[in-house]
Amino acid sequence: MSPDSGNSGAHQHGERADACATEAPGRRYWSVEEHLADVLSRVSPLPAIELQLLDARGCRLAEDVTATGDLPPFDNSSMDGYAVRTADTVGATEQYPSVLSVVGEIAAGAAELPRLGPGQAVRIMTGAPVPPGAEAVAPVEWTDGGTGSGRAAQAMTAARPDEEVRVRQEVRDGAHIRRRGSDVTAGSTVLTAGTVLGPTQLGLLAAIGRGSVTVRPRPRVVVLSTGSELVPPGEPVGPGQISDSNSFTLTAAAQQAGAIAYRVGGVPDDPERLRAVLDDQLGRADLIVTSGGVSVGAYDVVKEALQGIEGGEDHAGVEFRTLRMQPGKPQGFGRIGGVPLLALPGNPVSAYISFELFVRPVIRTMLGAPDVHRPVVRATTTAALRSPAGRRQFLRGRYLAEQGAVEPVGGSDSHLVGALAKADCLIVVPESTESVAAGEPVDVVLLAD
Ligand SMILES: Nc1nc2c(c(=O)[nH]1)N[C@H]1C(S)=C(S)[C@@H](COP(=O)(O)OP(=O)(O)OC[C@H]3O[C@@H](n4cnc5c(N)ncnc54)[C@H](O)[C@@H]3O)O[C@H]1N2
Ligand code: MOO
Repeated sequence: MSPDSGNSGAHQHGERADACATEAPGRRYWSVEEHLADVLSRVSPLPAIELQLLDARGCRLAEDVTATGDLPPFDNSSMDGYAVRTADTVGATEQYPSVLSVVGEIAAGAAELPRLGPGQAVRIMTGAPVPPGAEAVAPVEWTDGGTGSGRAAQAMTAARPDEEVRVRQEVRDGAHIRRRGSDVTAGSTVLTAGTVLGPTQLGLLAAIGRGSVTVRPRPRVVVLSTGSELVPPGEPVGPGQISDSNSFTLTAAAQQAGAIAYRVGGVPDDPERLRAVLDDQLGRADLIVTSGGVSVGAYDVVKEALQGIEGGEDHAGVEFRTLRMQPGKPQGFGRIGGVPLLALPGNPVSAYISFELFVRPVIRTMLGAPDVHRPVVRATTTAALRSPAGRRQFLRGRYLAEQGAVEPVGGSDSHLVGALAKADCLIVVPESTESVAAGEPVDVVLLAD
């Protein structure tokens, strides 16, 4: 059977006429690649902006970051104990400890430091600067704890004139001292452009004294669902009504892709209302995603509201297309007020798959991410598959990594949200293939993060 034989795929299904399998003569049909390439050719990474550290979490650095100072910024103690001169502890044992006079105490944060002379020790806290003259720190466990009772203070406290400490073992040069610059040296590049900022990178930036940083911001994505039948989940569902699920799926998916997503509730099938809502939302959007209203019905509101409107200087309006894929056949793409807009079909599985294939790569591109696409692996299907001729089908599945296999979940219909929620991958059946036998290899798009 020819891959372009149109209706023949629907006959193979045998159960019902498949509107998705009919091709109108003279109409342009787009492949998945053509649509994706067109969409991606018209979006770019967002301009870099400066953000406060915590606002930059998860963003990608747009600059190489150089340390202006050393880390640690000064030699400091890694133990609570006594700063000493090594010569004073030579030969010290449990039985014959070195007896040193304690001339002061240094807590973390102390600015004024006593100078250590021969036979002297300074009580020192973890993180406190090592005083001049000291060569090492004897942890308090290596001593008798000293005869003084000075408590930690912000500055050096005067030791009692008769205060002593017994050090019970030799202390080697540099012991328990964290050297200035041993972690990060002044002038070195600590993070390079492109690094994703997680907790430890943000901590490093704070440690070197950076309060803000230049990053690619998260795109702000406005998600709208359309349909007069929609009610918000939790509210009573009247005759013919359904709970709006797409706006939740798509908002969560946008967040998962790295965006700041705003869910705008269901907009009824009224083009004027939709245009007004879009006008309102444009100011806070880097990208607009709608669901529903892109087919050929009498109330296809997105199409009605957006077809033919001016889209700003760079592109005129939104174009509605038919793709050779199932689900996800009808798609809209363009710009309004300079903001890219993807209009996804309303069927919940179609909307989600369209998001994964087209919207997620847009968000990842705006983020400047190198991994724009979901990974694709080969796996053998555990069950036979059927697909309409001339359409690339995306069936839902569970990937069995250890067996290198994939198990179909639910059927091919685009309303099956129960099965969708059990799936973690998409099984791809190419346009030229109408059936795949169990045990044969297929491409699998992995959806799990
Ligand atoms: N005569 C034809 N009819 C249809 C065709 C076609 O080629 N010829 N294509 C079908 C395909 S394929 C798709 S996909 C849908 C796309 O339709 P729309 O984008 O216009 O979507 P709606 O009609 O608004 O809704 C379709 C379906 O999905 C439900 N829906 C919509 N929004 C939500 C939401 N936010 N949450 C949950 N469910 C939603 C809606 O109630 C409908 O059942 O058109 C086919 N028809
Ligand atoms: O192509 Mo539609 O998107 O199957 O449901």
